[in-house]
This record gives sequence, C-alpha cells and structure tokens, in this order.
Amino acid sequence: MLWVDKYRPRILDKMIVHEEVAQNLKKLVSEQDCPHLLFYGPPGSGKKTLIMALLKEMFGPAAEKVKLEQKAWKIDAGTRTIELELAMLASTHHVELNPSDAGFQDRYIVQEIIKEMAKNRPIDSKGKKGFKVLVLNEVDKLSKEAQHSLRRTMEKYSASCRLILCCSSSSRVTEAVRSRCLNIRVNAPSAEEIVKVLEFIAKKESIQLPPEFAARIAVQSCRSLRRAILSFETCRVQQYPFVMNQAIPPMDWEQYVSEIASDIMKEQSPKRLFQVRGKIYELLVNCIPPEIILKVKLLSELLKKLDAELKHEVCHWAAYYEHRMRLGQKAIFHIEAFIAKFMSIYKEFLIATFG
Ligand SMILES: Nc1ncnc2c1ncn2[C@@H]1O[C@H](COP(=O)(O)OP(=O)(O)OP(=O)(O)O)[C@@H](O)[C@H]1O
Repeated sequence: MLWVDKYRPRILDKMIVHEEVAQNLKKLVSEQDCPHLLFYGPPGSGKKTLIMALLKEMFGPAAEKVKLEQKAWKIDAGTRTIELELAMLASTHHVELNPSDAGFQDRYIVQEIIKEMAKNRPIDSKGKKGFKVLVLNEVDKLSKEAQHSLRRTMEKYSASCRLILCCSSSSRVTEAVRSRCLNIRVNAPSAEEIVKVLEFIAKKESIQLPPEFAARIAVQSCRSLRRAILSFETCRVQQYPFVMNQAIPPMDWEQYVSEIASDIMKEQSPKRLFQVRGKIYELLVNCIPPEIILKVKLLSELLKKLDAELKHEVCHWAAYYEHRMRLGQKAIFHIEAFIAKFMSIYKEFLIATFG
C-alpha cells in the first residue's frame, strides 16, 4: 500500500493537520444535526480524508465497509429514455460518486440518485427513519443545469438525505447550492504542517529523515500533502539513507509534460502536432486532469522557455482554451487547439525575428 493511503488518518481525532476543522466536524456530529456540507480547497489538501473520517464519526466502522458498484441507470426523460452507467462506492449508510463523469447528462444522475436514496432510507439505532449521506465529488465540474437540479432535489429530500459536496473551487458552485450548505474551507497545508506529516510517517517507518530534506520536499510539493508524501516515498525507494543534496525527482507525468513542451518549442508543424496529440492522450488516459495539464504544467513549462514579448499573448490563449474546455466535453480538442495556436504564434515570431 502506498504511504498516502497507509498513513491517511482514519478518525477525526488523529488528524495531523486541519485539527481545528476536525474538531468542529466532531461537534457537528455530536449535536446530531448535521447540515449539508460543502468541502472546498486545493488538490491534495486533505478534503477527502476529512470526509472519510467524518463518515466514520457518524456511522462507525460500517462507513468503511464500502463496495465498488458499476451501476446502470435508466432514466425517463419525457420523450426518451436515457441509459447511463456510473461507478460508485457504497456502504449501508452512504454513497459516493462523481456525477460530472456523466458528462452533459449529469443533471439526470443528480436528480435520479437523490430520489432513489430518499426511497431507501435506513433505520437508525433508535428504530426511527435515519438519513443516508450522499458524497458528490467534483461538484464544481457539474453543469449549471445539474447544479440547479441539485438545489431543487436538495430541498425536496433534505429530511431523508444529507449531502457532502467536495470540490476544488467553490466559486464554480452556484450561489444557490453554496448557500444551502455549511461551507468548509480546507486550506492547503503550510510547509511546517507538511514536515510534521512527513516526520510522523518517517517515525512509523523507522526512517531517518533529516529536517532540511523534509523541508525541501515540503517546499517542492507546492503545498500538496499528497504530492509531498508521494515524493517522500519515491526518494526512499531511490536512495536511502538520504544524503544532503539528494535530488527530489519530479512526478513522471510532469517530466512527460516538460518533454511535450520541448517538442513544441523545437518544431511547429502539423506532423509535430499529431505526435504531441498522442502524448497528451497518454496523459489523459492515465487520469491526469486536463486543466492541470494545460494550465498548471504545459503553460508554465512553455512560459519558462518563451521570450517575454510573447508571454502575455500565450497566457491569454491558454485562458481562452481552458474556458472552452470547461464548456465543452472533449478536453483533447481544446488542449490540441491551444498547442496549434501556440505553434502558430511562435512560428510567426521566429519568422519575424530571424527571417
Ligand atoms: N489531516 C491530515 N493529517 C495527516 N495526513 C493527511 C491529512 N489529510 C490528508 N492527509 C494525507 O494527504 C493525502 C491527500 O489527502 P486527500 O486525498 O484527503 O486530499 P484531497 O484534498 O481530497 O485531494 P484531491 O482534491 O486531489 O482529491 C492523504 O492520502 C493523506 O495521506
């Protein structure tokens, strides 16, 4: 098991970071009146860990007994029947899924699943009808229609189910949904907090971790706990005992994006665009989120190599295609369009400068 999973705190009392949030969640559960919740914060900050521990606090060890189901839905949408298949994790008390995986049909999934859960209310320990918890991931990626339908269904079935929504950016969640939830911000942990987690893991694994090395991993992780723990484990595999100036390798996919950026800078032609497309596909099938590829990594790699004169224009087009990517369905089209645009701008610049 990877350390990120092995050392994920299972209960609210064992949180190494976000202790205060964890204690507030504990109070919420003890008051027996848990509202709908919206967890938001950057990737790798610890949202999922808090949600899992919260479920455990609510339902005990039963919340951890989950099974993965590939559920097929047949939804009656007036004139036609929509058939959808979606993976979900379910325990007797909760269901977790990623409704934005249903693409533009996400609103049907949102409506249908809440209705179905409301029908199957569990009985609580006192013999009364309890409530089920529905965990929806990446709600910021839901279409506006799906978010409206989420709001309606949330109100209608609030007695029978509680929603736990999770996302990176709360500004992409409609005000109507946000205002019906208790918003919980999960900040990116500071470098000191990350070091604390790394030291905890080192102790458990009986590893000597020099403080300066831990600090370097924390800084290089860009305040993502997941990234820091993964890097730490990679370094442990590559060389142990750690040495003073040991390199912290970038993630494989990051290395790959750097290579793509170099490919684009070396040649701007339809043939090269076609080759790069294959590489982008490879990243996407390995579940690297398209917006991370485009905005966070590819753009920053290109900017590093680019003449100052072009930076502004390239940033503008990256934002333009990122926006289109959010509106559209197939991310590859928009990433490829950005690369083609970049190639044309860069080639024009080279011709104008060097002839
Ligand atoms: N409070 C915590 N104390 C110690 N370690 C933690 C804590 N929260 C998270 N971690 C570690 O960080 C890793 C990443 O956390 P988590 O998966 O909860 O992040 P996330 O915000 O849900 O990320 P994403 O949005 O990318 O899914 C966990 O696997 C766990 O090992």
